[in-house]
Amino acid sequence: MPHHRYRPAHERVEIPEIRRTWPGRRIERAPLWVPVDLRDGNQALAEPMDTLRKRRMFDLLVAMGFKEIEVGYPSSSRTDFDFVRHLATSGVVPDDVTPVVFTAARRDLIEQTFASIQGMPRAVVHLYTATAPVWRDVVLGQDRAGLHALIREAAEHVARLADAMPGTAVRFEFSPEVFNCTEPDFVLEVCNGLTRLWDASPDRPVIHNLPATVEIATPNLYADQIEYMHRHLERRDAVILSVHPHNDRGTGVACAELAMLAGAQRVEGCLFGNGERTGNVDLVTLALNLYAQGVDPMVDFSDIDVIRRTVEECNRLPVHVRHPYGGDLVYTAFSGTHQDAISKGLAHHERAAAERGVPAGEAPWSVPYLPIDPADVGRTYEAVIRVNSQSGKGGIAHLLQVHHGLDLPKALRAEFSRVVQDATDRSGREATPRELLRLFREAYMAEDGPVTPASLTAGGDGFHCLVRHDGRESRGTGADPAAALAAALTAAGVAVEVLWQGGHPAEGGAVAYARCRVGGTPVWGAGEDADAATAYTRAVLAAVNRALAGQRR
Ligand SMILES: CC(=O)SCCNC(=O)CCNC(=O)[C@H](O)C(C)(C)COP(=O)(O)OP(=O)(O)OC[C@H]1O[C@@H](n2cnc3c(N)ncnc32)[C@H](O)[C@@H]1OP(=O)(O)O
Ligand SMILES: CC(C)C(=O)C(=O)O
Repeated sequence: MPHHRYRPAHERVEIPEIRRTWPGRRIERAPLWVPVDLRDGNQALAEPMDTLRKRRMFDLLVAMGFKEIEVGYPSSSRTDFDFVRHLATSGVVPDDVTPVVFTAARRDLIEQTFASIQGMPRAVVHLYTATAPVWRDVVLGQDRAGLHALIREAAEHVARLADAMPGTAVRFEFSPEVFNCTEPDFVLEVCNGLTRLWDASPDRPVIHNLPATVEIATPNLYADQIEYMHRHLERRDAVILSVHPHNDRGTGVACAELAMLAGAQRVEGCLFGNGERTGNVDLVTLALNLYAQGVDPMVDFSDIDVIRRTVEECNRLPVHVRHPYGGDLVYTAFSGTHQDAISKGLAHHERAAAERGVPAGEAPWSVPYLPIDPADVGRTYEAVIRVNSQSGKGGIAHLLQVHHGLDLPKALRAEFSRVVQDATDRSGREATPRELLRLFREAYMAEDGPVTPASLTAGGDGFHCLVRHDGRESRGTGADPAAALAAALTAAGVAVEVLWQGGHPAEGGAVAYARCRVGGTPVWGAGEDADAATAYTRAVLAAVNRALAGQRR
């Protein structure tokens, strides 16, 4: 491939020289998250949202607790304009939520933008212009001075229209689009110019939003660029430093996180990373990454599946099953050692919570392979462990226990996992808990066989058992049911030694397991019955029948 056609980032943009401090910092609080699903996300859809879908998305964002929401590009389409009017006139915007409206630096578009927010109590007007050399030269046909003048003129017009709308508390945002590919001194010159022009103050700060419109570099370079701006922006306490990473290199989340370390206070992105090309940075991942570090994300993800379904319906795009925190499979393990660790971890978590005397949902979380407790985002533990040919005894035993109340003895787990392995290898598919139970019953609880059926009665001198073997009836007596059965089998000419037996109560009765030596071969059997004693005899009988059937084969 002709890799020589592409240039490294440091040849495409000047990276500011700084003594960086961001690598030593930690993120200790959530930034202001600003979802741009209704604008940047929407403009990337094959079928942009209609009013109904926009309203659903808006309501979701409000319900999740976002306080600043970019609601559209009102001059781009009738739908966008009408939706902003709908917000302005319907009273659906809560008092603590500020809508953001987006506009290019063109007089007519700016005017239409202001027309859309008439009557809103508050709004942010977000002005943008691309500032990087390639865009200046190829797209806009402007040199630095020309472009600066164009931006300034647009910003003055924005300020004038805001002054003429006293009923609306307008704040200003500026985005030097493709900031990450723009000379640092030029961005600084433009941004500082606007800070002065808009007369930013701590009680009416301006937002400078510095996008990685198209990612071209490793996230550390973006962090350097952000730290440089953080240190050099004028009236720093009157400026909100915002970032807007895209995901062209698959490092949008890393860019945003390093940018926060470097001084970013506000992050624009989309739920589940919708947006142009590879998407905007994913706010779900960012916020829950903080959550997983013990930091309040300031957004509610307690029912992530409802959020995901709403986003899928509004965008008409699916969320990948592996998507961090929200994908269908992200709390699921198929592989044996992972399942074993999770199963042990969950049991340990329950015990630790009980020892502390707190509910499991309040106890510190440290379950292997699960970065957060699925229950915190509304997921159940049911789908955490799923079985296929990659699975092992721990996971299989876990599913039988959780779904069917079967607590298999340790030694039987290993043997049964080979049965399951055989079946899943042959089918190439997953085995559901119901299928596992069927496999277990078929393998260890076979009712049919050379010995049929056993009757068991208790008398003054112990237990009495009757078996039929090859058409002959034989009886035995013993101190316990299994001993009585063994005696009956011996009488029938079948030598049985019960090596181990155990069991537990189960729904509607009891389940018993027996390890028997039959004709020299150790073999497992299991039985279930409303009556525990009968369950034990059934387990022995099943073991015997398995052994005899095997010998006959
Ligand atoms: C990185 C981002 O996400 S930026 C946002 C991108 N979003 C969108 O484009 C979605 C909505 N856009 C639209 O509906 C339309 O593009 C409109 C209404 C804004 C403009 O439509 P049109 O007037 O038909 O222009 P068109 O779409 O072809 O855009 C190109 C023009 O915009 C100019 N332009 C691009 N960015 C800007 C800017 N920030 N300020 C002013 N003009 C700009 C280009 O130079 C070009 O002008 P030219 O025709 O004189 O060469
Ligand atoms: C103009 C900004 C905010 C943007 O959408 C981008 O750069 O991607």
